[in-house]
Amino acid sequence: MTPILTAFKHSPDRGQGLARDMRVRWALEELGLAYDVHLLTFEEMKQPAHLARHPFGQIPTYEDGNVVLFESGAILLHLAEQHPGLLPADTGARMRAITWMFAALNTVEPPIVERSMAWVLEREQPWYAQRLVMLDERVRRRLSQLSARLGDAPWLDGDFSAGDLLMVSVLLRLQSSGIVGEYPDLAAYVDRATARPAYQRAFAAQLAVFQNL
Ligand SMILES: N[C@@H](CCC(=O)N[C@@H](CSCc1ccc([N+](=O)[O-])cc1)C(=O)NCC(=O)O)C(=O)O
Repeated sequence: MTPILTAFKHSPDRGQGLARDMRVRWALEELGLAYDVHLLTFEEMKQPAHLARHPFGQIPTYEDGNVVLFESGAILLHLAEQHPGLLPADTGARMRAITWMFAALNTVEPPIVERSMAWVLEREQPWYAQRLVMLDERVRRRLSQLSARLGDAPWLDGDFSAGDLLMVSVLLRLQSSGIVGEYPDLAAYVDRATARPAYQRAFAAQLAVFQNL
């Protein structure tokens, strides 16, 4: 039975890779796994059928036989545990890669999402410009710390892992801000990851959804 990934039928970015099904598509492509996509409208995401998959009525979800998962990080961990290629076999290295998955989602992503949502929801407010200064400072603090750790290494800890996949997915949310470009080693890191054939295939597959509709 082919696994099923849920994704947006209509996405604000029209398939530019920001919706979080992208990171699951990328992982599936890195692992060479086939998958089907079930596209949902915003309305369908809030219906009982989908709420049974995802208590918060969001995408992505991942169904494979009797496994029905939500949370992109959990889906990636499941895939990486089930198939070799995104987590090292060595116990210590494996836990360090999983640590970077958590760091991407719990430490680096929050200020980036807060900055992104402020633009969507607050940019008309009189105090937005002042708030943006603080939001940018929080993002730059995390990126400078990440940059200091990465240095000129190709990946965060040894070979490319699910930790890098999630970290780059998080950094891509900053694409339109230009902030990643202020850290040349992070910009090179993102370019290195998005040059991977698996990323290119995943991006093309998500974009195709919005070219055919
Ligand atoms: N923590 C969850 C978060 C899932 C999530 O945020 N899903 C979003 C889509 S990805 C977030 C997203 C959507 C669109 C863009 N974009 O730029 O177009 C960027 C990011 C969603 O379903 N939103 C609808 C809702 O909450 O009702 C995970 O990692 O899976």
